[in-house]
Amino acid sequence: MSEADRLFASPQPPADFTFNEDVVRVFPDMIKRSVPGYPTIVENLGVIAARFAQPHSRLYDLGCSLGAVTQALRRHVRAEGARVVAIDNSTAMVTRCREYLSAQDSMHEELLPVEVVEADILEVPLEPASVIALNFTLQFIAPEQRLGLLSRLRASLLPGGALLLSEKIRFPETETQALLNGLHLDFKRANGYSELEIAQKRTALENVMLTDTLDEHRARLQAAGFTTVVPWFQCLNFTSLIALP
Ligand SMILES: C[S@@+](CC[C@H](N)C(=O)[O-])C[C@H]1O[C@@H](n2cnc3c(N)ncnc32)[C@H](O)[C@@H]1O
Ligand SMILES: O=C(O)C(=O)C[C@]1(C(=O)O)C=C[C@@H](O)C=C1
Repeated sequence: MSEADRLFASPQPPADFTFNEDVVRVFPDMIKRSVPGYPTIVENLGVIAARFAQPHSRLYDLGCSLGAVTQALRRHVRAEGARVVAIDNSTAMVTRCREYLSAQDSMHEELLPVEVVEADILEVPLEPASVIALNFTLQFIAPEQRLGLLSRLRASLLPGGALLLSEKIRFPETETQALLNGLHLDFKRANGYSELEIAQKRTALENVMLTDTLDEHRARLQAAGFTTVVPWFQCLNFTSLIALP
């Protein structure tokens, strides 16, 4: 079972956030208390994917962490011969993800088969896929690599497939940005995080999690060859998009 997130509760020297074993131990609690709407997004990615999943195709969960999206795909998608490929480059995440998924395997029958791969999504070769999920992963990719990655994802999507992209976003208008950022901090406070925890996590994320505006996402997705971008969810400064080839 996952522990409560107290990672940033005591004063510590500044260091960049990484998805290491300490984070893995508390990750389900951390992400639920940090990302407004996370449980709704994850469950509905399964529901949305069911509409795009094609028989005998792959469904990718890129930056899968502990496999929350993979589990939702397996709860909702019933496409004959389809399989899920979950990829992450954190050894600690991949190890725990495999444990969670084998527990799910032992409780349910007839789930889509899943393969968990430890790899860098910027380098791993991608096979044709009907669904590709990037749930809060693109924001951790260096900005100059994002268009190249999305172009590769577009090239590997089958006709009729979909990219499901969730991200923290920022807003071009100063007042809107201040309001929604403030409300996000209120969300964290309401979930029991102290001012010290909030401040230290923010410093840790500063260099590694760089957010874009919705317009920047749209423009980049178009440049990567997606024709249609449909925002289906927003809670405060967190959004989820369906991008179609
Ligand atoms: C915020 S978490 C994703 C949460 C997860 N998708 C979920 O819904 O619970 C970001 C994940 O992306 C992974 N990641 C970041 N850069 C990556 C890369 N270049 N290749 C593979 N995984 C990457 C991290 O290790 C981390 O597990
Ligand atoms: O924006 C923040 O303050 C966050 O904590 C966000 C966020 C994310 O969106 O991935 C950052 C790191 C953790 O993985 C959990 C949540």
